[in-house]
Amino acid sequence: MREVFVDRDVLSGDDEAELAALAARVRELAEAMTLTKVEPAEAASVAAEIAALTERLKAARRAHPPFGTVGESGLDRQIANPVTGRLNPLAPPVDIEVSEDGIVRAEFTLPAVYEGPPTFVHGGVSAMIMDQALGMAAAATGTPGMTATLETRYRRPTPLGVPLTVEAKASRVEGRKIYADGTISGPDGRVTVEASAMFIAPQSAPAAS
Ligand SMILES: CCCCCCCCCCCC(=O)SCCNC(=O)CCNC(=O)[C@H](O)C(C)(C)COP(=O)(O)OP(=O)(O)OC[C@H]1O[C@@H](n2cnc3c(N)ncnc32)[C@H](O)[C@@H]1OP(=O)(O)O
Repeated sequence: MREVFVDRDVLSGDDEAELAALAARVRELAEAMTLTKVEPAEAASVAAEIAALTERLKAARRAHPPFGTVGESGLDRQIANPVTGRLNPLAPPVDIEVSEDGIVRAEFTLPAVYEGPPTFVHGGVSAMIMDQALGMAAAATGTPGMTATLETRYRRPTPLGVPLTVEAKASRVEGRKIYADGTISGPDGRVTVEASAMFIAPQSAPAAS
């Protein structure tokens, strides 16, 4: 476990900002690609240009995704995380805040690349966002852990393209086990997804930096 958290480049604020801007453009590219109606020849031409751009990025390659500098919460270092990572084009990203009382909350909107049933969010995407929010709620107790169980209850479809809210809070800590519950709700406040998870703190705690 420990080695997961070491030997990472830690980016300066300026480097992180430039790469976050690049990731935002790639995110826009993915959305445009998913919805494009261009002719096959144009698609092939664009694919060749993108392949060339990919080679430019691969010219300087890290062994692992980098971390950001530690913020006030101490939980926002994984800037390439697939849920919250501004440097990860696959992340929406969801900008999660942790309050002093341990409540984790974010407002976010999911575009068409996350579609499962037509016009609705894929259930696996909802589970991924819940896993992250619940994990951060667990970590806010002071004992971060690995997800051991994650139960999702899909109460109604989660709509794409409208503001959603995720909330989570740890309910109890029993030794190495941390339990947390949370929800995703739509703009009308109605809960679409409920989730409960149990995290297990590793035998040797993750390094702090
Ligand atoms: C720093 C910034 C962070 C910032 C916060 C970041 C939030 C990130 C959120 C995302 C987190 C993830 O997705 S993590 C990725 C997904 N999860 C994983 O890949 C986990 C894979 N599994 C494992 O690595 C392992 O199985 C662990 C660590 C979960 C547990 O292994 P272990 O540590 O050896 O556990 P072990 O001693 O055998 O058991 C301890 C107790 O837990 C129970 N137990 C063990 N596993 C399970 C299980 N899956 N389900 C139920 N119960 C279990 C045992 O029965 C025992 O109960 P008793 O006899 O004591 O009663």
